[in-house]
Amino acid sequence: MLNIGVLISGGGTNLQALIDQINKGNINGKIRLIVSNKEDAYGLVRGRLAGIESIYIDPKGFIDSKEYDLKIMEEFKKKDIDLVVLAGYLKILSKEFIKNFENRIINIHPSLIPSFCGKGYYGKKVHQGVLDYGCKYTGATVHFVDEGTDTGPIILQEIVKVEEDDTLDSISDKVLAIEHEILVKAVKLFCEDKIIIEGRKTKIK
Ligand SMILES: Nc1nc2c(c(=O)[nH]1)N[C@@H](CN(C=O)c1ccc(C(=O)N[C@@H](CCC(=O)O)C(=O)O)cc1)CN2
Ligand SMILES: NCC(=O)N[C@@H]1O[C@H](COP(=O)([O-])[O-])[C@@H](O)[C@H]1O
Repeated sequence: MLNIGVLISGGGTNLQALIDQINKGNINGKIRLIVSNKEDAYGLVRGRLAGIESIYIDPKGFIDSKEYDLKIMEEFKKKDIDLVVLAGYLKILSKEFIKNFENRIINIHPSLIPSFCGKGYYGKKVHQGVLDYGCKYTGATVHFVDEGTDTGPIILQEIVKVEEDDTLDSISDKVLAIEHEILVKAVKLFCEDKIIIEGRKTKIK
């Protein structure tokens, strides 16, 4: 059983999807620690309600992102974390963190990468870009995390039709629903060692 560490910044519905599937016995992993960079992240409440150690680490207490990430790495080392899941985490991870958890960091992004991703594209900003562009489809992507932003090997993607009467909120809701599905599926596959990385591509055993 793998030890999972989860990083969050907000409401934590993706975290909740993971908690629920783990509690149902559908994932061969256990969330050992949840860390948020935002004190008011409701995901911390979700973790505590699930009996999972959930902590806020204030970025203002550190001189830069590298030092902040070293603190998170220290906490994850104490829990012998095997897999890091970014579930709505809005800080860009340092190269030190990436090197320490190479090919063991999974992120969920609310678009079909490589569209509407990278610095500045997070949360509803992504869906606003989709609406403004007039896209007929959007979706979500689960990928491994590397030193770039949203540039790591893609694990899973799922599409969502954009209807003419869709709004920012309706698109966000539709995409979030499939985010929960593909994030859970990707973590399950990783815990079963079924993801093969070949350069910047992946294959599922
Ligand atoms: N090294 C990496 N770190 C992170 C990645 C990644 O792919 N490589 N993914 C992000 C998650 N993410 C998209 O999936 C993402 C998060 C945040 C941003 C962004 O532009 N953030 C703003 C600050 C937002 C805030 O603090 O409110 C910024 O950095 O200026 C883009 C993409 C997680 N980390
Ligand atoms: N680029 C990163 C990004 O935009 N992440 C997005 O933040 C939301 C977090 O929701 P949640 O806190 O309810 O899981 C999710 O839509 C996730 O894809």
